[in-house]
Amino acid sequence: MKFALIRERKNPPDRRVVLSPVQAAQLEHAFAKAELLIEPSQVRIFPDSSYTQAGLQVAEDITEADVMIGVKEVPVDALIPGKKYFFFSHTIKKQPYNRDLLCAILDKKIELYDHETIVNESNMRLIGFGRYAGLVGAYNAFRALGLKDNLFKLPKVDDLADFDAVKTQLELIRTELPPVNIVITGSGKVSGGIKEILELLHIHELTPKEFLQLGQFQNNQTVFTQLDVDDYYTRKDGLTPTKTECYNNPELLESDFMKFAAVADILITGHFYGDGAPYFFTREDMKSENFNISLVADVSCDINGPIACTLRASTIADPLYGYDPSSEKEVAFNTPGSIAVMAVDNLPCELPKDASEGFGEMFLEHVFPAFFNDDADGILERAKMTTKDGTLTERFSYLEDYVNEPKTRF
Ligand SMILES: NC(=O)c1ccc[n+]([C@@H]2O[C@H](COP(=O)([O-])OP(=O)(O)OC[C@H]3O[C@@H](n4cnc5c(N)ncnc54)[C@H](O)[C@@H]3O)[C@@H](O)[C@H]2O)c1
Repeated sequence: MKFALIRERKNPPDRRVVLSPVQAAQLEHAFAKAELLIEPSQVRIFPDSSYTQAGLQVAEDITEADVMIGVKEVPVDALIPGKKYFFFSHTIKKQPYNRDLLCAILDKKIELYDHETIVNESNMRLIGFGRYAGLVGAYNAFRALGLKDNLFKLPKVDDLADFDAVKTQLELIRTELPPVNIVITGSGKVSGGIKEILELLHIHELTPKEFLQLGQFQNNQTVFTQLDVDDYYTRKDGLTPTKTECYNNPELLESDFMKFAAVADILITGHFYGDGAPYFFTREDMKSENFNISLVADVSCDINGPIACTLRASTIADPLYGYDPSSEKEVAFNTPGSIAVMAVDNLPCELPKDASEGFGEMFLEHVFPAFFNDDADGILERAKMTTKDGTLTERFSYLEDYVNEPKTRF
């Protein structure tokens, strides 16, 4: 079986890759029948020479490979018909901007395996960059705090070599943190990354109940609490929802977040927001005297949705903006009375080396073995979105109306 690590072609350039040179060499050692080609790249975090030095073949012509492996969407004209492809296609939620891409994949009779669709039997995602989004998002929250209140100046993660350098910077500001109350949301990979940063800063964790009691007295240490779905949602009928209801029955729910917003200074999000679920807080809620949050690092980053001040995604180059609750408009991030917002939607790109290595580990563990054990765990079968006959698989048949909308078809 011949695999190719393809070059990223999207703009802005993405430096991540699915296997580091060391991991690429491991693949060929682990599976005697695996061969790997590396398509050259000027932007990849690991230079072509590092793959050559690891004993791999760097080749401009990769057409002989059966399986093409990348990170971001592949432009339509670079898709080679009849191949298997792995990349993030951003089509499973019927994203309008990638409809033509999925149509082209069907027309070119490509078998698409989206990284997001690689799940175990319980439908839990097995690979992703979430941890790195959490790490960078939480760091960016403290960077914003330092800039907003003139406390300290942290460099951008993008300007640091790797996660070890990030840890060194955090150590420098650890004792300079003011006594702020931090809320984090979610319980998945992103929130795991956020928590790692808070733990590196030795920030004390409280239960949601203990956190709410802070409202009654002056707190003199930096603390955080982690909220899961059943903490920030309640049932309209006053009963406590189960987690399953929170995921599957959004019509039963209403937000219970404002009691936390009254106590928190900083919000760092890592939740998944399900379609039709209540908003955490609205623009009206943000006008309330009880809304105490002055800084939001919205890693979840749903635009004009559950976190009302996230008006747009921001960029690695310019990560911060401000939200003025009275005018409901964007202002400079350090405008007095405004809420500073960090809503970068490609955070893992700021840690390309660590993110690539972490992703590679998961890919080596969960995906490559499936090619050599007849897909014993059903990984490939569940992940496959399109077939070599140009049709959607059963699991993704709900995309039929999306790809058949009248408009361009390749
Ligand atoms: N800003 C960025 O660069 C960036 C990068 C990666 C991920 N993200 C976003 O962060 C969010 C979390 O990602 P993750 O990797 O931690 O996901 P995850 O799958 O690891 O965790 C999601 C959590 O949400 C829960 N959940 C699942 N379905 C839910 C539903 N319908 N309603 C409420 N909760 C539900 C899960 O139990 C889990 O605890 C996602 O919205 C993702 O798009 C942002």
